[in-house]
Amino acid sequence: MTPGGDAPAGNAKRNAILFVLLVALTLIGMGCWTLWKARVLQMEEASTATANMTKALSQHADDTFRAADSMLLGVVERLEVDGMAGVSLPRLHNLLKASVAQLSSLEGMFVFDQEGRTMVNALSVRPARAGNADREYFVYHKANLDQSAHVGAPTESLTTGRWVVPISRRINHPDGTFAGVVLATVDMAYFRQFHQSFDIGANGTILLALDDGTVLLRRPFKADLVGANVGKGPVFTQLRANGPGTAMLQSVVDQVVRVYSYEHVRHYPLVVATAFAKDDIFAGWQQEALQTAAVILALIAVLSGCGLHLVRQISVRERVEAELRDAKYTLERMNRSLELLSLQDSLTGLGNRRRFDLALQAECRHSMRHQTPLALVMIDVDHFKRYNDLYGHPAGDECLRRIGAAVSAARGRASDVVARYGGEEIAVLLPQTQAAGALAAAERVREAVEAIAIQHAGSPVGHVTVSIGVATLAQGEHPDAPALLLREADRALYEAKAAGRNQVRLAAPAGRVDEGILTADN
Ligand SMILES: Nc1nc2c(ncn2[C@@H]2O[C@H](COP(=O)(O)OP(=O)(O)OP(=O)(O)O)[C@@H](O)[C@H]2O)c(=O)[nH]1
Repeated sequence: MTPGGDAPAGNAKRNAILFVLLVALTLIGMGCWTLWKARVLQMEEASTATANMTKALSQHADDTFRAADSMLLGVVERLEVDGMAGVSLPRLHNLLKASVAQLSSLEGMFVFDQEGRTMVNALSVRPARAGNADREYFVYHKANLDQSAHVGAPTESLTTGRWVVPISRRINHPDGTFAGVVLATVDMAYFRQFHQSFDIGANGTILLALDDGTVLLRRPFKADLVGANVGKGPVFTQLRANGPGTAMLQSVVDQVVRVYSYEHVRHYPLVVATAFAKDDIFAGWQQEALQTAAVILALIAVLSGCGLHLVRQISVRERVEAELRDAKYTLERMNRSLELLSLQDSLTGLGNRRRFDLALQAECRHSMRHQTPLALVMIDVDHFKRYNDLYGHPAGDECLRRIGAAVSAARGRASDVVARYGGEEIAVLLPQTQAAGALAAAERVREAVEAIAIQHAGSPVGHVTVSIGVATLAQGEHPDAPALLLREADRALYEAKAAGRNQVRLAAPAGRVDEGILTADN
């Protein structure tokens, strides 16, 4: 694992995925919202259209029955004023005939006396039966003093065989007793034709019924539905509970769900309901929804493709960056190793001459800039030529290795630099160290070498010893401090050799005239 995180690349990938998801969700959200708005609008339009249609049909039914009723009123008024006996039947017949001819909605008009016998018949055909005393409207008027119009259940006309709805009024004698009934039959074909002119879609419906739910006419027309009662259906339930209105309901007749508008006809006990089927209303919307969904899916597919491409690009970039980081790390490690190798002595493992030179330059600069002490200890193996001659060069190498280890172990501070200066010479650079400290360190080194007691038959003392020269840098500026320090340490080392070896000598601080001497014995 290489240093340096993968976090930025990982974040970029996650952000790209999040971005694609966000845009996709936004597209879906906008699509749903648009479709929902379109659906609500469609529903509102259908509700408005069905409500308007219901109003128009209700007004039409009201006008139609009102026209028939006004004819009835005229006849009643004439019969009640002139009296049933005094009226001219031919004139009345002509009047009724003219009325039926004038109103295309009327099938016929009739006057019945108090026994139910036909007094006047506006139709040219004779009625199939003579008496009408058992008919519902006759029974109703005979029993009720109420002089308002009465609308009855639809019947198949006995005279014409057509579906008609009877509207009738009671005729009174001057004393208020029952004198008979005047009847107009409204032709349902007239309504059927009118209803046919409205566009209600493939599955819409139009209903004209009595207040109690008795069907007068329904589109689509079904003969067996005429006269049936749908009063327990949802339209009448809603109408009874909440009055006129618009609602989505399921038909009791054909189970189709529709948007119904329903209301009472203003002056007569009739109800009009019109409806558009839900499937018809939303057919266009469903088409639009499918198209919108297809477009959104296509957009999401394109977006996902782009997102995938982006994520792949990020992955590639991430991999390349990781490889580059690996390569950089490996390179840096190799450089560090090379640097270490280039500064290390291969025989002893101590710093090499280059390491020493670099450290000497740096420490001299630091010492002069900060006016801090600096000491150099130069160590040279005594009679080493003889050692090589006596034990061989490989043994000499091993001896140098052991001495290097001993010097390194005797080092007082981590900041002290121990390096093989060359041949059998080892140098120790002691930053921040005065002469006394340097002398003590040098003495520790000398004792450490003696302590490992490498046998040396060519030495006067019988084992390997070292001579050490110590020099310190005087305070102040020195144009060539490293050379000066080296020269002084060498001089002190030469003096240690000259004085009999296995001892430490201190040169006067480099750059000063006086110097001190320290031997192994003091
Ligand atoms: N085995 C071995 N010998 C080395 C190495 N470097 C230097 N020498 C030998 O160390 C010896 C140093 O000899 P000299 O300079 O005459 O000094 P010395 O014999 O130690 O005598 P004094 O320094 O006067 O005590 C030489 O024979 C070098 O060949 C090394 O890396 N390995």
